[in-house]
Amino acid sequence: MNKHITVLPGDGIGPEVTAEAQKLLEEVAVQFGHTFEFTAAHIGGAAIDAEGTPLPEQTVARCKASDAVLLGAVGAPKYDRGPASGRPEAGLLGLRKALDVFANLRPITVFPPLAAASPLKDEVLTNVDFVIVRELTGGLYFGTPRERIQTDHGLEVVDTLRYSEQEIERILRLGYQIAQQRGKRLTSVDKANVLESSRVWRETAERLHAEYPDVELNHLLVDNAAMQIVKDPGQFDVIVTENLFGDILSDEGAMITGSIGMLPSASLGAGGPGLYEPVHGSAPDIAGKGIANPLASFLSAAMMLRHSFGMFAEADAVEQAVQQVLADGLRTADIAGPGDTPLSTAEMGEAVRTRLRATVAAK
Ligand SMILES: NC(=O)c1ccc[n+]([C@@H]2O[C@H](COP(=O)([O-])OP(=O)(O)OC[C@H]3O[C@@H](n4cnc5c(N)ncnc54)[C@H](O)[C@@H]3O)[C@@H](O)[C@H]2O)c1
Ligand SMILES: CC(C)[C@H](C(=O)O)[C@@H](O)C(=O)O
Ligand SMILES: [Mg+2]
Repeated sequence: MNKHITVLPGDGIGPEVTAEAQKLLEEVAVQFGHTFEFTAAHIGGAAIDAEGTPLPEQTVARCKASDAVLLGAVGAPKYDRGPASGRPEAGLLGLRKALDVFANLRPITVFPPLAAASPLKDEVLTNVDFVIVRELTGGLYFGTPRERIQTDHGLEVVDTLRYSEQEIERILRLGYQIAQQRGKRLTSVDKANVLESSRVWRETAERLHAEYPDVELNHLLVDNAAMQIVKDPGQFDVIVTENLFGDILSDEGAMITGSIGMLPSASLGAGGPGLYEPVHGSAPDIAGKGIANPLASFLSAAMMLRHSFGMFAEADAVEQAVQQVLADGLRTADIAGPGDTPLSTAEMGEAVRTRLRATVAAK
């Protein structure tokens, strides 16, 4: 197959991990007889520096014209001042909206060789395999008005949590459908004891349940959900939740896997190109050192192969290669134990490509 992939390296460790992910995809193409064409474009701080805006029109056009988008990360301390709309993060939010990728899938999978890197005890880690389905293009992130108001008694600030019923319904439907394909358990997370938007969320989940009677539905308040994810993560199959709650719970879920450097994501919409990115950020504290863990980016590439291209064997091969390097004891610094010699980002990339070649040759 011939596929066109737009690569948006972004900032900090973004270019470091996406360079390795692109090499891995190139290896997949060679091993499986595909042609992947890559076009790079600017986003985030890199786009501000090069083109004066965090999301150039040309970047959006390229992404829309491609089969899938691979993103690194955006953000750097030097852009922290000034209005939110001029920050690197605004580029990422704008892209998600422009591509209408309203569903962000964040699978929480524990690789057994990494159990020691998790802060949770082995007995709690048994059977942990769930996916967070995060609403990605609504809620507090996008609601208006959003402003600072100078009043007689000082500054007031406004952010707006706004959802249409249609936005709530489409993400809940997807949550049900994903649950139908997995363990048939859907946990809808909200704050219905306080927020009106959450009450409509809960009512909609209840109403739609009649259409998905084979799925067991339960509701959790988000504060309790945060606790349950640490206390007993094995209880979850599919968690569906609104934008901000999903952002926070997924970083919490990432730590169960051992490191935020292990958590991939797929952002999907109604038929346009999918956006694939590791859940982690630009990690300014380690940027430029060549030590970032590229595995979240590799696993995001696997999600691209599966969800956007329907290349199931190829996706499995990438995931198996990642499992193999971990089983062989190879670690980047973030997942290394006391006796391990950490690999660089490039060394980990090479190791995974080597395992990929071996996996394909063995078939
Ligand atoms: N998708 C994105 O582009 C995205 C996601 C989250 C944060 N950000 C942005 O990134 C910047 C930094 O945010 P932050 O520090 O809160 O979160 P972060 O995810 O960048 O880093 C948090 C911690 O995790 C470590 N870490 C992250 N990814 C790693 C990897 N692949 N390998 C090893 N260690 C890794 C970092 O070194 C740091 O100690 C901010 O500007 C933020 O807005 C962007
Ligand atoms: C960088 C930021 C805008 C982004 C978000 O909050 O969605 C990030 O934290 C994420 O999880 O993808
Ligand atoms: Mg986040």
